[in-house]
Amino acid sequence: MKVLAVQKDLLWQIEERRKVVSSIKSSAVSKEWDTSDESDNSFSKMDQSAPSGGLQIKYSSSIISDKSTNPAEILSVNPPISDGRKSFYKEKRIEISPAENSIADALGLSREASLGAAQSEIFSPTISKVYEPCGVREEIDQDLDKSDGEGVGATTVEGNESPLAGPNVMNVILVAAECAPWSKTGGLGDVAGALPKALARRGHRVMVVAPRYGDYSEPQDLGVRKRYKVDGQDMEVSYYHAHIDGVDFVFLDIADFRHRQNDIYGGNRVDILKRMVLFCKAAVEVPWHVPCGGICYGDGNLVFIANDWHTALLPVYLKAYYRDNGLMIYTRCVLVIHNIAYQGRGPVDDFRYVGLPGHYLDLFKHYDPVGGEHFNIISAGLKTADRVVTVSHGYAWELKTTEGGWGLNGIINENDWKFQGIVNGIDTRDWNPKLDAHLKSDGYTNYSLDTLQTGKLQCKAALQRELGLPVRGDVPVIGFIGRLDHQKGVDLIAEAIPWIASQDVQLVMLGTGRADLEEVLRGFDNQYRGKVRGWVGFSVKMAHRITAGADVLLMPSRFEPCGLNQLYAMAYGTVPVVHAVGGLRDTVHQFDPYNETGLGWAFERAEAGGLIDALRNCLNTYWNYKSSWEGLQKRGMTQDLSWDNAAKLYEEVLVAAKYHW
Ligand SMILES: Nc1ncnc2c1ncn2[C@@H]1O[C@H](COP(=O)(O)OP(=O)(O)O[C@H]2O[C@H](CO)[C@@H](O)[C@H](O)[C@H]2O)[C@@H](O)[C@H]1O
Repeated sequence: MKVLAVQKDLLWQIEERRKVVSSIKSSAVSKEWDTSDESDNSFSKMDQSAPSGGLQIKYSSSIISDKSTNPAEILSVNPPISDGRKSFYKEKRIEISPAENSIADALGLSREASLGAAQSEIFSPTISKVYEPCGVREEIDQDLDKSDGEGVGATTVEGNESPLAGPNVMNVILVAAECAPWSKTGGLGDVAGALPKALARRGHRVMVVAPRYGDYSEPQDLGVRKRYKVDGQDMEVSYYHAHIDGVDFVFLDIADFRHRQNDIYGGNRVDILKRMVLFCKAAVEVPWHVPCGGICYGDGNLVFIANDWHTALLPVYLKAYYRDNGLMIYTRCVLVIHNIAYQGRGPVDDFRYVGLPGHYLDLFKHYDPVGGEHFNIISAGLKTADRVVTVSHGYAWELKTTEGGWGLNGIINENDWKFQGIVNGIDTRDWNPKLDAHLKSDGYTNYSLDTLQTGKLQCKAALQRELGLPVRGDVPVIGFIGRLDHQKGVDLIAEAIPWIASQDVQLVMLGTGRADLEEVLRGFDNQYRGKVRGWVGFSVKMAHRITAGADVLLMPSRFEPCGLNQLYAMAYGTVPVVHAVGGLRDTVHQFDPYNETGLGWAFERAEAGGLIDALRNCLNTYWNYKSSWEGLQKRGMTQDLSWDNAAKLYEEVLVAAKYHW
């Protein structure tokens, strides 16, 4: 009953939000920030005043003309103000803090009406807690004329009248250290580029926040500047924005991230930790500071999606800086684990870099037999996130075991109530043999199920030519694409290579990573010339071309949270041979020759023998059972692998997080 009542109330709030926005758009409301106290905005001042009680945060802001009719000016929300807020208000002026916005949003009131509520008991008891603010000082030189209005209310406000998400439409901000096509080292980049679009298609207002590593062509400087303190140093952040495929892509431009395109996770442990601290501090405030299409997201009806340890500080900051102080109380954070092997570990002393009071240390302190007592960011993220998702059911199960949990199985089991697996989808526009931009030149061709046999043969010939392999249609081409590390099982291929090379096959491997494994690839290239091609490098174009031109994709991963390459392969009629683990077990169902079912071959143990057996059966089918082979290809290609299914499941998680108190 209580849940129904809350849901009804929220439906009403959404309707009210629509009304508020449209009434604001049609009438100019005068708002002005009092900037008389700008000199008080330095971080040191705030620090000094904090112990006296109250959230001692004062921000300067641009003065907005009374005559303004620009919705960006009117709705641009601002950071929290102090508990002495009354002195900020002047007659006929309306100042709105994010907390007050939340209250307005939640109560379905106009911003003006919310002020009363904000100052009443809803707000006061919590704001009296003291906390060091995250934001330091803001210098807005915002050229509001730059706002082009694109995306304004495209989904939640007044765009699609009947979004797929129905009454559950939300503001969603996915935060990730990489986002394809702008930045990508692996599958996380693909997910950050594609899941948000699928959520937007369901009617949510969706933003992606990622670092700006290079000079990207589409995103424009919004003119917003903020400063955040990390390890005692003031760091400036500026914000670039592009609205693409219904999603607001916001890139944070920060000196330490620039030109790291090819070295996203590079530098020493402390360097990368400090970069991620800054990124998360800034990201959590993006909904207040960054007007997308003229309107900030605000913090009501908002869910963040954080990804992996790099952004696992986001739910921690949301709690420590805001929710524990009665701010952003309607904002939620879902943490997605793409790979638990990377945790953000360090000595306990690393805690000093995250800028939190001592009583939050326990969130980070973790003990496991390998590291002893240490500082662990993902552990803090797991504890503070409202919901935790991982990228397949198989991996969700594995994470709860001693073998698969990498020391965090205890915490995951304790938080089982908020934990679940959702299998990744694929971007069916980027990874579609019919549309693939990388198959339009150099002899490659686009193809579909109808033209599979001729199209794939042509791509295979083009691939063989491009890689200097004998051009032969009858020889099966086996592909491997991936980061070269222990996870991906390159050592198993190395063990099996004498057998592989003894067969009438060609093997094409593309990857970068561990220097010793790069050497292994180069070694294959030299030793099995004309048969094996080991390409050391990161090439999206080559990855697409191998996926199209190969007959078989090999993924002997020792562990694989989901795996995208096997999904791409199946969409291209390329048959996967995988180690049955994590997401590979979920997505590659074993071929059954008696019933002509299944999608590929999955071997049970991460051993060269298992790999060879699976590959032997696969090649036998390729050579001797053409119609079975075509059946495998067809079943792979006709699956619905799109993000749409996964997005619906994510939406359920977001809704569960939203209603959880
Ligand atoms: N040398 C190279 N050149 C060009 N492209 C290359 C490349 N090496 C890898 N890629 C590309 O990077 C992506 C790799 O994605 P995966 O999901 O297979 O692995 P990853 O381990 O990075 O991701 C983690 O996150 C994802 C997303 O959740 C999970 O699927 C996965 O199991 C988990 O380990 C693919 O798009 C692939 O084509």
